[in-house]
Amino acid sequence: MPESDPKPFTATLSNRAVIRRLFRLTWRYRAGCLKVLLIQLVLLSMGIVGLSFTGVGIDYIRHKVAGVPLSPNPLHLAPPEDWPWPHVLGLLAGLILVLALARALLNYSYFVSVNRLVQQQLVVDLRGRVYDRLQRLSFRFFDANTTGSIITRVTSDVQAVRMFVDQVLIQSVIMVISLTVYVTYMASLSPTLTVACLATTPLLWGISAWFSRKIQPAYAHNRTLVEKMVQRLAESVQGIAVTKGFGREAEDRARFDAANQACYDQQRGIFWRVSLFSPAVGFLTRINMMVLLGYGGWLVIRGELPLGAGLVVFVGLLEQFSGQVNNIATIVNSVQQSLIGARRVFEILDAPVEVRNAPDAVRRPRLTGAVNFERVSFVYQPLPSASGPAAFEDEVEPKPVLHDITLDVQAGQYVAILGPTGAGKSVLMSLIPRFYDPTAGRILIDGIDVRRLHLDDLRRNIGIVFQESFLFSNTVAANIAFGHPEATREQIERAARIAAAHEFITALPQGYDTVLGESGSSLSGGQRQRLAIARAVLLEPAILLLDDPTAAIDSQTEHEIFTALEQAISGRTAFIVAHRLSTLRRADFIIVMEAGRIVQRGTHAELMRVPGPYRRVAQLQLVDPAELQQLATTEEIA
Ligand SMILES: Nc1ncnc2c1ncn2[C@@H]1O[C@H](COP(=O)(O)OP(=O)(O)OP(=O)(O)O)[C@@H](O)[C@H]1O
Repeated sequence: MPESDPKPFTATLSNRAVIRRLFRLTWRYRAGCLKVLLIQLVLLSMGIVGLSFTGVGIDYIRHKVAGVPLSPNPLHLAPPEDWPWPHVLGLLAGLILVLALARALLNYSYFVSVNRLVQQQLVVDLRGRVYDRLQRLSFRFFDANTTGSIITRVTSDVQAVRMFVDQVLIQSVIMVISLTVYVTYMASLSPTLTVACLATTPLLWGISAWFSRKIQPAYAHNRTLVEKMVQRLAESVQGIAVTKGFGREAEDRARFDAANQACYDQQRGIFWRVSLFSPAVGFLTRINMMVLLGYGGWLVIRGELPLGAGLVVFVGLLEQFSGQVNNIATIVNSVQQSLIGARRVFEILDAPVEVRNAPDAVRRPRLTGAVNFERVSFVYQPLPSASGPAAFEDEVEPKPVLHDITLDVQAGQYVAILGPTGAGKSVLMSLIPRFYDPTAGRILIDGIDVRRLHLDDLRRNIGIVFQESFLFSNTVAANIAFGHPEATREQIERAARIAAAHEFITALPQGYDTVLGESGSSLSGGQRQRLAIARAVLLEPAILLLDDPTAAIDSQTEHEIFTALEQAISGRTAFIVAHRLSTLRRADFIIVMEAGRIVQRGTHAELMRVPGPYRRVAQLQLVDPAELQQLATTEEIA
């Protein structure tokens, strides 16, 4: 059986689990990581060699000026005694310059390599995976998560994962290698001085670990606030017409400002904490310098440490060491941000694909379109949203929206569905293409449970026109061919003619190649619906689902659309949610729904003969005096 049980969205991952996943993810890019680490290693060695040259130079000058004997250094660099001093100093200066140039080039190569690794490979791959997952997630996921939350996950949270790779992992490895090399080199110069200088380091580690734990909740809260702000923005862009129409720009602006301000205030709190932490770490590392000058100077004066290759090199190494330790503050900050972001990305990657193919899915490229509902019930079982219970938070027990529906529709029949708002008409239709799976009972097409049919075959055999159709910012032709991208221009035109769209399309500036504005904004509601009908018809589907396709358009356009629909429907099984008598009358049979149940079924003539909701609705629309008279007589008899 396919997986259709409602499952929790996904268990919240522990920090340890997120880190494990991040390591696994980084492992995929190990070649790139290794390359940048090697570059850093070479840079590190060059830095140490350059520093040693400086130290040797200073000792050489001291040797020439004050006759202090040259002492050995860990790299065994010793200028030949018989060389004239300008040659020695010139050579040392030249070598330092060459090393500096080589380091500049390598640094450039490091930045290019890191950028290629994270921005061009990791971010693009990961975004692709998240997007791919989103495409396969069920409607329940989208019911439970706001647009803002989804957008921030695909954009900034993916960047947070990148941050883990380049600003945490690579930086940490570089830090550990550098610190080891610096400490080893310092210890080879003077073990006691090394111990004295680094005495404060464990304290620094402790403070960093404590800070890291303290700051994490603030970053988590920050993601939620940013998500809310993006959601506000998305809503206000989508609802701009309503906002302007009702003159509510000021209130809308105020709502956005409040969300924006909340982000700002919270970010400022984080900023202050981080800004205090970094200098505090910096100050503690300066204590090392105090010790170095006091104790190290004393060692030089006592002749136990050379000035250049000893103390000066030590100063340089300690500077580098402190720089790396200071880096801890940045790494700690990045760790927290990246863990929060990564958790949110993994939540999407882990979200169960509830509506999926059964392992033994039946392939039926062409269905005939007989549809049977067998005791179907449906309850919206909300998923907890990934960022907390955004929707349905007040709802204790979800109510069933369809109760025990049994319905047999033969291939080619035209079924009209009538019912008040919220009766469950859309839900009933959405179960056929498996936008949701029934909570109880089953739906069969051509005698096969839809959960056993291959999803590609099922959905290719179903054409859908919603109350308001979504068009993409693409050409008219591409919008019509959305479900069948290989369609020829002839096929597209034929579908457009059936949908009565050909005429207005050819009147557009570039005809079928006219690029539509966002969501088809450059077209009227009626034109958009006709393109949607053409899109559905192009699939040559066995089943057509028309969910009140004229709900959002005027009666003249509605008339044109129904003429188009008549052609589209012929020869197919069609379910249409309709309120107009002219449409209902043409149906092979009509079902009337109320509160998730079918309360009446029959042809127009049959339903007109009995008192009930159908006849009440019909009466309101009847204009034919003869029919009204006939109805009155039936009422009297009843
Ligand atoms: N995503 C959802 N989550 C939870 N409940 C929902 C969701 N969508 C619809 N419902 C509920 O399911 C019930 C049936 O909704 P449905 O959209 O099928 O009604 P309808 O008959 O098509 O109404 P209309 O004519 O207004 O489109 C309603 O009570 C509605 O509140």
